Amino acid sequence: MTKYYISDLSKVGLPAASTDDSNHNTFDVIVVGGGTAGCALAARLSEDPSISVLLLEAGGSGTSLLFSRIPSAYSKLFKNPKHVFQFYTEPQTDAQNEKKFWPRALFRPKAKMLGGCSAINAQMAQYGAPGDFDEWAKIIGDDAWNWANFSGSFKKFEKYTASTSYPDVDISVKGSSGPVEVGYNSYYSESSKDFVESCVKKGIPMNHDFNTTKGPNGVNRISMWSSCLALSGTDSNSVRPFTVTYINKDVSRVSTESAYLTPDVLARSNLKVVINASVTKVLFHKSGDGETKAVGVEFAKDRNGKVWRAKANEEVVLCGGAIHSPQVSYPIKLTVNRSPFNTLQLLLLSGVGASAHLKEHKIPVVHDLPGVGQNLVDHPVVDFWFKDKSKLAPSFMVPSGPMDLVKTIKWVALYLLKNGAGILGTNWGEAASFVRSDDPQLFPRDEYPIQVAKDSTSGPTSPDLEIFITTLAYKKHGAWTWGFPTFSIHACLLRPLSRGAVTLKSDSPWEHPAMDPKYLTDRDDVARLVKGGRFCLNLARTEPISSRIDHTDAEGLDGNTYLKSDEELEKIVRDRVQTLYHPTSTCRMAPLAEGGVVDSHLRVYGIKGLRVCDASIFPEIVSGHTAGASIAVGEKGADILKADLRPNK
Ligand SMILES: Cc1cc2nc3c(=O)[nH]c(=O)nc-3n(C[C@H](O)[C@H](O)[C@H](O)COP(=O)(O)OP(=O)(O)OC[C@H]3O[C@@H](n4cnc5c(N)ncnc54)[C@H](O)[C@@H]3O)c2cc1C
Repeated sequence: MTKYYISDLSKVGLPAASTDDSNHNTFDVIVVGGGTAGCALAARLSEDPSISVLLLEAGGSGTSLLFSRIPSAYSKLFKNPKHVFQFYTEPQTDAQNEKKFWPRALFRPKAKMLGGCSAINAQMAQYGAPGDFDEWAKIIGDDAWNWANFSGSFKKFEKYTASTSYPDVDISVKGSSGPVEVGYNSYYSESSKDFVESCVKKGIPMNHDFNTTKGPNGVNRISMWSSCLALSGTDSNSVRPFTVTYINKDVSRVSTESAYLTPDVLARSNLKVVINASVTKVLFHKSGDGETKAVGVEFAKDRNGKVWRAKANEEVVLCGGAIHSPQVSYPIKLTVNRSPFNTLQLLLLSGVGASAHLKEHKIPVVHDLPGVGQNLVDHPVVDFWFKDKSKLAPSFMVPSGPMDLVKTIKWVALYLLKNGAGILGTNWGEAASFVRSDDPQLFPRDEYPIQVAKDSTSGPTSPDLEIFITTLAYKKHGAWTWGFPTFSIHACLLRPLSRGAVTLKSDSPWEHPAMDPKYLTDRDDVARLVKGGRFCLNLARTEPISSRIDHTDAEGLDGNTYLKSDEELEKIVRDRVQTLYHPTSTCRMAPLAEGGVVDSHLRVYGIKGLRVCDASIFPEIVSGHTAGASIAVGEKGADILKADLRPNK
């Protein structure tokens, strides 16, 4: 695929300082960031041959990387700065004041490649709850974003192929002709099967498809939308995984690069996809009547590379993700020249954001927009580790000696030669359940005495906790494991109330911004995670998974942690809390008066020709995994732009 991409920046840009006014660097729309949403947006927009599109991506191709394609191997990329941005959060004062990494040291999963995080994520295709999107529509005051309407964008990207193995999935509600294949991974571990059976025993009803409109199903004793992705029966021979993943028939990851940037799309004369092109600035033009318009961007290969510029006739769309989109918006140059690309005198380093913050970094203010970078929210997760009595856990995948490497090579060969066969086909997060922490059946007061003050869900049928299993227990985001079989059960807080921010550390686009998610600053977040943690521990003592676990309290594992008090559990929560890699909402789609950055057409308030289209626009974080909604935002963004730019088509 790499052959279709442009890596010579002079092919689409002019030197930043040049006074050349030729048009080879002029496009109708410039998309900044070829990630999860960006690839979808650029591909859909360029379906209209009258719209010329330039897509600038900081990294290279994700599909060319074997570790991205093999479902289980993505974490092997985390250490490579060429493919993954290396971020740290600010110290988290409510999480034992530890420096929490986002991604953490030696382990940095914020993708820098085409496909973005869809190229390195765990592929779990659960999109959130219908109530989330009804809440979005209410916040922004536009029904186009409610579930009834926005669900069309999910269906549009989806390609689900019906299978007799999954007769309970209602295929009439699934997309069947979109570019993004969703299906089932080839590998499903024994521990995940046991997890699902134990969830059912605990009272979580089965849910054969997380992504439908239906609310609590059947005799469901819990009030939630998505209950448990589960098995078709309790007989383990009939167990089937129900975790839908972004996967194709060859058991290869489906990213938005592989799905949308196909050879026929890349052959379009009105689409240019450029790799290794980091946008360093958005360029603005201020007209005589005081209107500020985005008119182009500057970009470079790296910090020391030559700086180029391209012109946008109509729109610049930021798709850099929830960390980079606000960062790119901050340090922008304002051209006050009336013909910006004739003499292009970039007179003022300027910015869009809170004026006080911009002034702190001596960045003159283009537009005072206090919401930029604010409202950072992420899903915090706490892991519980168990020793698996079986010999099945794939500990060799975090090699501790030559024998492990030999095993890995054997499995890679099997995967490559036998159509994705074997354990490398696991996406790690094979099974999950979604629950409400206020469900009295699942969380009876005598077992779960800790008090939660506020309902943070998006509606009565939406969950606030996810309980999921990974086939291997690990620390350091997968870089370390015990030298014997293990697995983890995790409690993830789906609707945190704590809010943080992305702010600048300097005016340099090459310096990472400060990310402060402020984990656990809201007391309810701690209480919910204590409840979720205790649920994980109780689940671990429920058959059949209980029999799989060595319950001695050895080697820092959690076989006996259920004996701990809530106070002790709270300490564990604060010690272990980590990111589930779902930052959102830093350029929120919300009314200006409520800290919004974009309106319902994704237009940045107060600036013409500048939009944002990625997970940063989520008005609130979804109660689930964030890739699906990011792709759907890309789809919807394209529909909106096409209609706004070519209203008569
Ligand atoms: C390890 C991991 C596991 C995850 N697991 C799941 C999961 O199982 N299921 C799920 O639904 N979600 C999962 N997620 C979350 C999900 O993948 C993300 O929320 C989603 O992909 C974000 O999409 P985005 O378009 O907002 O940003 P991204 O996909 O991050 O795209 C941003 C793109 O912009 C580029 N870029 C940034 N700055 C610039 C610049 N200045 N110039 C040019 N290009 C730039 C980046 O290189 C990147 O390609 C996971 C994420 C990670 C990291």
